[in-house]
Amino acid sequence: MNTTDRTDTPGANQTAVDANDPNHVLIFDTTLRDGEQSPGATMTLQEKLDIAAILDQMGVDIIEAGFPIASEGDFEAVSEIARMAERSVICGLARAAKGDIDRAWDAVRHAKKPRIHTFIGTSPLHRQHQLAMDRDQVLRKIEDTVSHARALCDNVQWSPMDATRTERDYLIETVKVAIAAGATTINIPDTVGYTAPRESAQIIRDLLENVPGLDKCVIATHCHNDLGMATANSLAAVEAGARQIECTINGLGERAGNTALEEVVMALRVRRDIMPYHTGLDTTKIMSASRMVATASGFPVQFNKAIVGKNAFAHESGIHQDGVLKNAETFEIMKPEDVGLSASALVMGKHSGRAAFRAKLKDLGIDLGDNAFQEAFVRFKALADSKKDVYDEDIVALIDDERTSAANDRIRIRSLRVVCGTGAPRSAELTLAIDGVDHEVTAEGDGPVDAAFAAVNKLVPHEAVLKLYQVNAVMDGIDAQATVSVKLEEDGRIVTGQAADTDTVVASTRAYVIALNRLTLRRGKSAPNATISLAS
Ligand SMILES: CC(=O)SCCNC(=O)CCNC(=O)[C@H](O)C(C)(C)COP(=O)(O)OP(=O)(O)OC[C@H]1O[C@@H](n2cnc3c(N)ncnc32)[C@H](O)[C@@H]1OP(=O)(O)O
Ligand SMILES: CC(C)C(=O)C(=O)O
Ligand SMILES: [Mg+2]
Repeated sequence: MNTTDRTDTPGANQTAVDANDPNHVLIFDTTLRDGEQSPGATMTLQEKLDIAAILDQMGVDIIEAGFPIASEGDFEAVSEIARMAERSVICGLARAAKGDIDRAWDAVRHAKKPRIHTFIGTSPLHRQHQLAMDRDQVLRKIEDTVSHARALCDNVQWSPMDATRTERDYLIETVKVAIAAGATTINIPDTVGYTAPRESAQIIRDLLENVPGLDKCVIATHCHNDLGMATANSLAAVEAGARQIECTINGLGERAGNTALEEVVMALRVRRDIMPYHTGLDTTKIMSASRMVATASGFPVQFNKAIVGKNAFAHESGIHQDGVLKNAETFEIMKPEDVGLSASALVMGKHSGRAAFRAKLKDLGIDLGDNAFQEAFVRFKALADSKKDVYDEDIVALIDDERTSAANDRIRIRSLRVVCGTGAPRSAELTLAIDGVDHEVTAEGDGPVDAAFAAVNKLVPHEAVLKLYQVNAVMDGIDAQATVSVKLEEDGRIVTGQAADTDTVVASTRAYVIALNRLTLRRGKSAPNATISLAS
């Protein structure tokens, strides 16, 4: 094929790998182009501008801002981002069509550092079924369109779509043509997430061995995650000589997504010992970018997602919490601060131990003596067994409740069962220990709380008036703890009781009994030997 050799004129403003720093890996973010291609992930212009701004500040080398021929909106977004970007190269995608390329150039030309990215399918499936072209026709198209792009812009990226399913000898031929036509970056896409790490590396090695001049271009790797290997495949390509990783925040992208930026960047940072490559990214902006993309795209990040998932730096098991409190490195391979989180989270739950519970109380400013601590821990475990998440507010309620129940209460609840629902009667079976002796009773009421209070009143008759009965959920959700407050008045004297439990009726009855104990205490002060009957 007759092509003009342009390998001697690399793009003047190309973000190229520094010859003095051969281990520098460029980060090409395509959240706004390939990421937005996820069904349902369409973003507004303002959201795109915000995301581009944080990528630019983070030090992303190249931002693929959109596909300008796709729509007026895409064209506008790419143009605006091009005008706004301070540091990053701004790239627009174009098919192997002069109209697409002209449109992409019109959008990116405003950038300090513009790039045109043009692509065409090269695999047999794509040639035959998508393009209806033979091998030679595709080669001619590559030559024609890459040279057209290069005449407009001195920074041109070319991609053989579905490269990993393209015959290797033909892939080599296409790359030779693209370089001769002026491409400055050669991207090798694993369009359908089909390759595996060893093959991903071998493709790059085969190209480097067989394409003269490729070593003067940047070689990029663009992986999809259909088999969950996008990160591994990208890193394998880097080990074989690729120096640009194409990725998206949160791995957003078509089907199972693209390589996740946060994964490759942190993998290179954490395992520098075995992968001596680096990026220029400010990783402390990763969490902000992740949250921004999740909100804009409407794709929440899965809890256990590497690096940016809610649980990525959270520990619930007692043994892990104990280790992390002694030295975070026991169970953490990177610092939460490195990705922009303030600290790792000790998630309190049924797997937590005393070390974490003590640390949590300290955090909450709660100081308990040894016995009170042991008792609180037992109650915390019981609560955690009945509740999925134990929040700080639950623990505060639990401690307050403990503090308000005096150790020498004369009335204690031994057991309570209520029957409620549609149809009457609502009844309660209650056993109270009064001065150490168990008493059992059954009572009915308008509802389960009324029945439980009536049962208490049968065993502990009194004339105090219930002035307040209030229920609050400590946190949202059907497993939220209820905090119940009751206020009783007798002869102008007010006593209160407060209790928390995941069962509202239990919390109510305990709060009521606490208030009655306080009433007993008051009366005891004036008549120390008074019997438990509170009836005046
Ligand atoms: C792997 C990737 O991520 S590739 C990027 C995929 N992203 C997108 O497609 C999002 C934006 N796309 C769009 O808005 C539209 O598809 C447009 C504007 C690009 C094209 O729209 P239409 O002209 O209506 O074409 P349509 O989408 O129906 O079909 C795609 C056409 O592009 C052709 N085509 C596909 N890839 C290429 C390519 N790299 N170079 C040249 N032509 C191509 C197809 O053969 C087909 O042509 P045909 O209509 O002659 O058969
Ligand atoms: C446009 C190309 C690079 C692409 O996104 C792919 O092949 O996955
Ligand atoms: Mg892609």
